[in-house]
Amino acid sequence: MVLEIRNVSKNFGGIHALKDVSFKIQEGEIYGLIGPNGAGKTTMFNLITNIFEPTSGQILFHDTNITGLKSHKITEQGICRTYQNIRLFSQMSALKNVMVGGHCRSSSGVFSSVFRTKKQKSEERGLTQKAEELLDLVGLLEHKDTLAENLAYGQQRRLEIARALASNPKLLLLDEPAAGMNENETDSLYDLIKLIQSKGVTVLIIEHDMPLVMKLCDRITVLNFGEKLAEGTPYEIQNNESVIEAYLGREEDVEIA
Ligand SMILES: Nc1ncnc2c1ncn2[C@@H]1O[C@H](COP(=O)(O)OP(=O)(O)OP(=O)(O)O)[C@@H](O)[C@H]1O
Repeated sequence: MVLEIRNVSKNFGGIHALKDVSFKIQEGEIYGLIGPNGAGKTTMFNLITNIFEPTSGQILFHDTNITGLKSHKITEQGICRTYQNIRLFSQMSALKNVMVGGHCRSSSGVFSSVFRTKKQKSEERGLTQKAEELLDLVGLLEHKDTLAENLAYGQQRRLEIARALASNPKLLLLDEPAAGMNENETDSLYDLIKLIQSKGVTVLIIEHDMPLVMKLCDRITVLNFGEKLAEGTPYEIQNNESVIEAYLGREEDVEIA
């Protein structure tokens, strides 16, 4: 098991953002986390990466309890994420943005960063090469010197993914990666996530684009008002009465079938 969410709850004052939620993600899966606005999806990501600690429950990564572990330790263990709102360094090139993502895994200490030792220089070369490979993977190598702010929206979202991959995650958390994308961009995002899966990375994705979710995911958990409403394959989810009601009940313009 890559990730196990065990009876996790999170309260913010009087708000029960998550109530006793459990699910397990197997190695190599693309796992979807869906639900209406405010259902608790991003809160779940924030608990997995320990931006907040759960009020109760446990989070296990490869059978080890990581609940409450510092965020950078969680990254070191192999969990990386992207954010709902793009968080790039807008004035840095695409290449530098990816290299920043790789720095948390570099081993040089304080002295080498002051004096730029041989070790650091060779590490820097390694990081550049790795960043170029990742830009190639996400289809942005030709834009490596472009400032992040000058990239098209879909390209910025792909750059975020490359940056998250720079720390060699075993589990990649994607928070609404298709938000704001046009159909072509969404199609190539699908190909990219499949490619990432084929490289052995397990993916947990929050997404509102239902056709994409249903095509992409191996299994899905549906959250509603902080509770787990259903879990299953895309086919099972699309045919689940409570899921259909939860979406239609809020009169959202979401087609799940
Ligand atoms: N830091 C916080 N402080 C107080 N309340 C919060 C905080 N973060 C989330 N919440 C509340 O928790 C609930 C779940 O929010 P969350 O952002 O996890 O939902 P979501 O499913 O990701 O929604 P969306 O699809 O709109 O992004 C909401 O009621 C939200 O207002």
